[in-house]
Amino acid sequence: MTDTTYHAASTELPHFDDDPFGPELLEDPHPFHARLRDSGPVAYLERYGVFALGRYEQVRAALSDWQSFISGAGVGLANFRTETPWRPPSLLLEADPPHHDAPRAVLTSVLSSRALRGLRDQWFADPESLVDDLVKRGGELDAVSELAEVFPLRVFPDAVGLAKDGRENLLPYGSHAFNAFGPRNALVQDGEATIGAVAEWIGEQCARDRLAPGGFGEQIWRAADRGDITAEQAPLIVRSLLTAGVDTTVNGISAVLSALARNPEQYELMRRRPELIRVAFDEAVRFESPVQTFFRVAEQDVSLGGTVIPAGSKVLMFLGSANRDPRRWVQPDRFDLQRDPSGHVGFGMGIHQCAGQHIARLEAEALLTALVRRVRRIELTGTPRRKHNNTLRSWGYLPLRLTEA
Ligand code: HEM
Ligand SMILES: O=C(O)c1ccc(-c2ccccn2)cc1
Repeated sequence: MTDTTYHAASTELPHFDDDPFGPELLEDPHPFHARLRDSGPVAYLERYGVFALGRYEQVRAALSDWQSFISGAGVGLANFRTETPWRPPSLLLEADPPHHDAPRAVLTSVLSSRALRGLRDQWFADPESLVDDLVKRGGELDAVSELAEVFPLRVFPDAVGLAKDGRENLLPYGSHAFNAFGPRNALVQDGEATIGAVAEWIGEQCARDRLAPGGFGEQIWRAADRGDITAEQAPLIVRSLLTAGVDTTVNGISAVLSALARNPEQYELMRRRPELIRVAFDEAVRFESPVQTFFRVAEQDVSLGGTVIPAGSKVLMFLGSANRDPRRWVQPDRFDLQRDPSGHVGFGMGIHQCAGQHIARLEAEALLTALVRRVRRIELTGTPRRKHNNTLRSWGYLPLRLTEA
């Protein structure tokens, strides 16, 4: 049973000709997610010739079974077995064990919650002045350009040990990298026009002599000195931080600010019970799923949800759909700080689960702590606008008013 066309033609498998990377679904994926989930555990997307998983159970199963659902052929639509990647593959994201093991162990150690303890005081102090200034200025702001895109870029590049110049390349690079996991549509083509110089700058920053002593980047190079990884691997592992470490947290922070502004009673609850701050971020990652989708390849014929997925097939996992699956979550479309969001797949699951999740949580906790101390109410003052990306769920504009406590 290895003929993909057999399955594509087979009647029992639900087929969709929707485009999950088109403007309609990028604007509002939820109706499609519901149709996908209700069609069954596995479906087929004709437009791209890939299998699709919309339910929590199958997404979690595929993420946990790295032997059957591999990353080494790419986690975007492009299959590295037949297509040349736009950049050298990630040694973590686009690698399987055993090659994945050493780079992962190094990043897990460098980004561990213990390693981040030294950053806590500094990262908690930084947003206080930022929030103070915004509140004193009257509290009206675009929370994307004046908060979500500002705070991560004030603390994370310094923690990596990046030079001061050129940091404006980080967001465009990440946006393009996440677009590039999708089809080569207008979003990707628009990025290709300028990505060359940006990618060159990113590559240059991964050299040892560019990285400040003590930062995450130089710590990765020290792992090469110890022989935990090779000197050839070190710059690519630093590149992982620059690729995945900025746009994701920007959108995670936008997501939690948007959710709190739309649910003022949840913000008040969080102010009364600051221990809910950490729940708030994970509930926002579940609710909004800043990372919406990515792929795996079936290493061999694999049975899932009653369907046999033929070896070599690309499988598209809809994290955003799984995180709102009513089969797993009570009232999934509610942003609810009194639920336990653990088990959400917003950071993935299994051996590739987000290596930077503690960074993301610390950034969000620092910002939300500064807000609850200084701001009594957060409210929407206009119509937010989305920013479309093939993989990331982003706000382009989020008009808010912060009322001084
Ligand atoms: C809200 C913020 C974030 C979200 C939602 C997020 C989401 C994810 C997801 C879903 C994966 C799994 C990909 C897969 O299974 O193929 C992942 C992997 C990864 N993330 Fe994050 N991420 C975030 C922040 C970060 C940060 C801040 C960093 C770095 C400092 C980072 C670095 C990585 C790396 C290196 C991987 C690959 C891990 C591996 O393949 O072993 N991420 N992330
Ligand atoms: O190692 C890298 O360069 C890298 C690591 C992780 C990602 C990623 C992809 C999909 C979802 C979340 N993160 C991208 C790049």
